[in-house]
Amino acid sequence: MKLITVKNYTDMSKTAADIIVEHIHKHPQLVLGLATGSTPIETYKCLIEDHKQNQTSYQEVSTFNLDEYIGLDPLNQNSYHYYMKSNFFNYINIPEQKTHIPNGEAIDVEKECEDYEQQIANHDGIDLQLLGLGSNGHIGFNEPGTSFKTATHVVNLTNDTRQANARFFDNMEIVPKKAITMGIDTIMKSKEILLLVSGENKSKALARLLHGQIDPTFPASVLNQHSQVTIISDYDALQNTVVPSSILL
Ligand SMILES: N[C@@H]1[C@@H](O)[C@H](O)[C@@H](COP(=O)(O)O)O[C@@H]1O
Repeated sequence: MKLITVKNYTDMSKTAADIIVEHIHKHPQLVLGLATGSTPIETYKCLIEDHKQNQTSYQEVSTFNLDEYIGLDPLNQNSYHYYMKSNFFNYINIPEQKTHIPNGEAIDVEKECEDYEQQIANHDGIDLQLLGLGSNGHIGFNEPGTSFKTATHVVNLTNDTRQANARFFDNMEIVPKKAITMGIDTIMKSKEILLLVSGENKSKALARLLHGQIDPTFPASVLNQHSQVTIISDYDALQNTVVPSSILL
C-alpha cells in the first residue's frame, strides 16, 4: 500500500487526475472504474480541464461505475447516471456505449448484477479503480459485514449511509433504501486501486484502515490485501494518524 499525502482537497484532486491521465496515455484502452459522492467531483473537473487543454482522448477508454441506487430514473438528479453525465461524461469524448453504470431500474435486479459482473469480465477486468471511503468504512456500497467474496449484488443501505447521503436529497424519506454495487471481490480484482480520502470527517475511517485489522466489519480494511493500492489523502484526513512504517511513502 502506498500513501501520497497532500495539503488539501484541491491537491488530492489534481494528483488523482494526473495519475489517471498518465494511465490513459500509457494505455488508451484503459478500463477505468469510477466512483461517485463528493470526494471525486474535483478530480473529474481536473480531468475535464486536462481534456480541454491537452486533448487527452477517452475515445477508447471504457468505464464501469461502482454503484447505483435502486429505483431512481437515470434522469433523476440524485441518480449516479445523472451525476456521471453532469460531472464528467458530458464534457469528454467518451462514447456512451463505453460507459457502464448498473441499471437501478432493471426489472430483474439480480440478473442485472450478474450481467454487470459479466461485462466487467468481458473487458478483462478493471485496470484502475477509483474509490472513495465511506465514514463507516464502506467501499462502493459494500456496508460493514459484507463478505469479502461478494460479486456485484443488491444491498440494503444502512441508516448511517442513507443519512450521510441525505444531503443530496430534499428529505431523508426519499433517500433510496437499496442499491446495486460492485462487490468487494469485484473491486479487489481490479489491477490497481486509487483511494481518495479528504477531510476531517474521514480521519477515523482512514486511521482504522491504516492501523486496523482486516475485518469485514470495516470493508475498506480488505484493501490491505491488495498489492497495488495507492491512497491519496489530505492532511485533514490524516490528522491524529501516525502512519505505520509498513506503508510505503
Ligand atoms: N456509494 C458512495 C461511495 O461510492 C462513496 O465513495 C462514499 C463516500 O462518499 P463521499 O465521497 O460523498 O464522502 O459513499 C457513497 O455512499
